[in-house]
Amino acid sequence: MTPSRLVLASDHAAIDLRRAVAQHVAARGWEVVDLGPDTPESIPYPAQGAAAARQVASGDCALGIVLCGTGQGIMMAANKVPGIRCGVCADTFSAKMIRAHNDANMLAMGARVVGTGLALELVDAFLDTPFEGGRHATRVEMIEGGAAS
Ligand SMILES: O=C[C@H](O)[C@H](O)[C@H](O)COP(=O)(O)O
Repeated sequence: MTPSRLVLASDHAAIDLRRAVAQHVAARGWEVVDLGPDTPESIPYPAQGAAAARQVASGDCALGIVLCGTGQGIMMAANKVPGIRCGVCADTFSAKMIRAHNDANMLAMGARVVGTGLALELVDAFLDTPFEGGRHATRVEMIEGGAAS
């Protein structure tokens, strides 16, 4: 995807990884909107995930990356915001496929699951993979229209 604005957020468990991702994404030409935190006090991942998701859902940011201990909780929070398709990944195949087939607009990762090197590979896979459209577009429309429920 052509670099534009990308929002980042984490809880206390993923501050160092978020900083590494911020540096990496900025070096790729993205304007990073970093919602923190900057201090190590405990901060709830639901608020952080929702805040990042709102930036994407509003169109202020094209994509988002959210991080917590496992990536799971902040992914769940992000997906509660209408229009958000966030997948948690710990392997590069999934990081590509959530873009190619699911048109994911947010990536979640767990700082207690993946090391920094793998995380940055996941970020690259996510940013470098276009949505394939076609039959996948129909399925994404079903998610957005509530047909999945
Ligand atoms: O899904 C939730 C995340 O993994 C959180 O980062 C985790 O629950 C935080 O745990 P703790 O408060 O023990 O650091």
